[in-house]
Amino acid sequence: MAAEEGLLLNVSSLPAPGFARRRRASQAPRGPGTQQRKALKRKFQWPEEGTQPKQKARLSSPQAKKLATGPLRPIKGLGPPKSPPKKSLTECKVSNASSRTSVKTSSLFRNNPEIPDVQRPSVEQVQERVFTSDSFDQLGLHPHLTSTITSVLGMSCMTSVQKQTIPVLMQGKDALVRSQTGSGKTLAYGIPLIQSLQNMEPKIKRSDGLYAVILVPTRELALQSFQTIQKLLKPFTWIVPGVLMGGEKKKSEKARLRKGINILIATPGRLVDHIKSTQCLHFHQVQWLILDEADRILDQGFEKAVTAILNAVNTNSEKRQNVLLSATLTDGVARLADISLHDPVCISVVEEVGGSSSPKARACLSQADRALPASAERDTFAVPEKLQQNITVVPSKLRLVTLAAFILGKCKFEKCNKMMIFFSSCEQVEFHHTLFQTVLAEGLETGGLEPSLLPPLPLVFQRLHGDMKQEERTTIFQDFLQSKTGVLLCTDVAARGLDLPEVTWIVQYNPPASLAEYVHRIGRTARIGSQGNSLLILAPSEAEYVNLLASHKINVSELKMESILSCLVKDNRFVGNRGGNKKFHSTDPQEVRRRATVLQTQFENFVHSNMETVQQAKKALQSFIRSYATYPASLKHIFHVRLLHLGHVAKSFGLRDAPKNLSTRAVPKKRKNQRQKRPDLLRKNWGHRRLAEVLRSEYSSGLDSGTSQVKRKKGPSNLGNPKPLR
Ligand SMILES: Nc1ncnc2c1ncn2[C@@H]1O[C@H](COP(=O)(O)OP(=O)(O)OP(=O)(O)O)[C@@H](O)[C@H]1O
Repeated sequence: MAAEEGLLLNVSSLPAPGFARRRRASQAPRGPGTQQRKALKRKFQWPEEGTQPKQKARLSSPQAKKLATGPLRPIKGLGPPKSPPKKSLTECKVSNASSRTSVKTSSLFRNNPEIPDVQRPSVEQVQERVFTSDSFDQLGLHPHLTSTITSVLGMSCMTSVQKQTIPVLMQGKDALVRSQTGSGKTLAYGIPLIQSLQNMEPKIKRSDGLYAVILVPTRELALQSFQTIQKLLKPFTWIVPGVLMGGEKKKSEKARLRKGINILIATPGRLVDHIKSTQCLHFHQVQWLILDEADRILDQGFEKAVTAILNAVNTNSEKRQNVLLSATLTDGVARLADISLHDPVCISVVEEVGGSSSPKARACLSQADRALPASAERDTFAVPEKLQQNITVVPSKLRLVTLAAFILGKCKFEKCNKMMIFFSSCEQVEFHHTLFQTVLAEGLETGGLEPSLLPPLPLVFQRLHGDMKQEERTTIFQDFLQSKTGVLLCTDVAARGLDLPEVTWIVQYNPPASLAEYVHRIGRTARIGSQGNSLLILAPSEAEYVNLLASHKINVSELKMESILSCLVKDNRFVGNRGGNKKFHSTDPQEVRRRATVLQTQFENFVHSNMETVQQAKKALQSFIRSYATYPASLKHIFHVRLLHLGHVAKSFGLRDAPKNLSTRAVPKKRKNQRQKRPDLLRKNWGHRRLAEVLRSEYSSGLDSGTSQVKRKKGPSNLGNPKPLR
């Protein structure tokens, strides 16, 4: 309950910014995060602070000059300390040459909490071998299927998970499959599925209806899996695949179902919609039920939909193979395995490493918990060997400029980087997209670099989240899929299963709510044995997260904020009034600070240039705080809304002060009643935790969970507890 109380805290009861400086150590409050609060008391010291004379910085680009003319009055709110702080030596007066208006920006580098020394316990990371030396020839597949795999898909050797899973599924068994991200799980179920369906006598007809149902948690993943199945089916034209993923008119989906689909890839909510309203949809032929990203399907609030689907399928189909797959098998999957798998084989590729246990898939002892790897094994996650994971610790005020500098450093001043940045809400994605697109992407300058060192394409920002129209989502997804560079700002809607080639960097601007999500997010890079990098941005009060990662055998290196910021010295747009021709060393800390301040000023000027952008920033800030309030209780000692310095956080949204009336509630009042009904599969341990997941990922608005819209029909219903299998 203590955690809940924290969520209901009204902003007015929060100490004003600067409280940490004024309070004596002996008065430190008890409760969550006392250590972190202590950390807030210590000032962040930049090397040589105070040695630089006061300077005026003039915005150089016409864009920036235009932005500097925005309203100058700060939004009054909680932010400012009672007595104005002493002028910092790093304060900048940014002048607009035409209007002679000057905007004073508060110091970015003063009054920050100290960045703690991050202790990174070295742990031996769990690793899985990606490839085997075995070819697909030896599986005894239809020759056309083998040649499709080699010639259409261009693959020769099986991956470990394919080598273990395909024979098991070809024997007709159920399976629970865990292997690291990007290890080829789609083909691990896709190949045996097609092998079995093409072999059926009499030959499958389109009009027979469904033979296989594949459930996935997001629309983009549905599309991607559909495309893979389509490729495998090239020689077997009589088998028809189809996808139902929402966002499309139900009428046209119904028409496609009426014409006949043999392999259906669907998101659970949309499928339930059709179970309830599409007469021609029946399951009596269904021989395969595959749940990809099985743990996510539950987490995401689809449990009721999955129950309904299981009931519909169980009632009608007599004999069926069932497969659950994920890179992370969490506790929730135990119950799902219990009700959906029959005498399954457990496949966990991680067992191959070290040779301590048998590389073969093992028979699961029976159902539920016993169908899963042992608890200790579940608590550790395998991440791709060539994935270099980093963290950086950045005070709240400096987050925005640090993220911007990181993007510029990698995507403007280095060649061929493709980056995904994860945020915890749609509003934040929208806000940062507008901001970066305006301030960072426009008016690209060479930064004094040789043309050969410049990226081949201009810096392009795209966005993907659940509040977007499906058409736009699909276009962006396809664009980003095909592009060689670019920056995709997204929510967790893009965290699972998506196979986006050549992504070189994953940035987590907001830390995820669970380690499973951390693993899936970073798993969008370093796929199928390739190289990749990730960066997790933490506040000083969140540095303990590194220990949490270590306790789950996840190893990270630290990148220093100073070194990330130093690339700003290469960018002449942030030179201020010093003139663009002078060469600076990236190691000059004063110059780096000055440039960071100019960049922050440009952000603030853009945000304050009109009411619409101010509102967008406020909305984004509010959604950030709301999602922050929904971290699970087990992480509240690291992520507690009371540890946030709202004035500083507001600055990271380009706001000059924290707005009034910010709510630190996890749920807006209106929505509170909507979460009364408890899901069927996970009655225990659900409530607040699930809500937290849903809020943080903003799936609720974008994905067709369908569960909240499903109205029970009177009379016999399929939505009750699942019936026993077979
Ligand atoms: N045997 C193989 N040889 C070469 N490439 C392969 C092989 N099998 C799969 N791939 C490729 O590896 C990539 C990752 O595959 P896939 O998306 O199925 O991984 P996954 O394990 O499902 O990942 P995630 O856990 O993130 O969903 C795809 O581009 C796929 O085409």
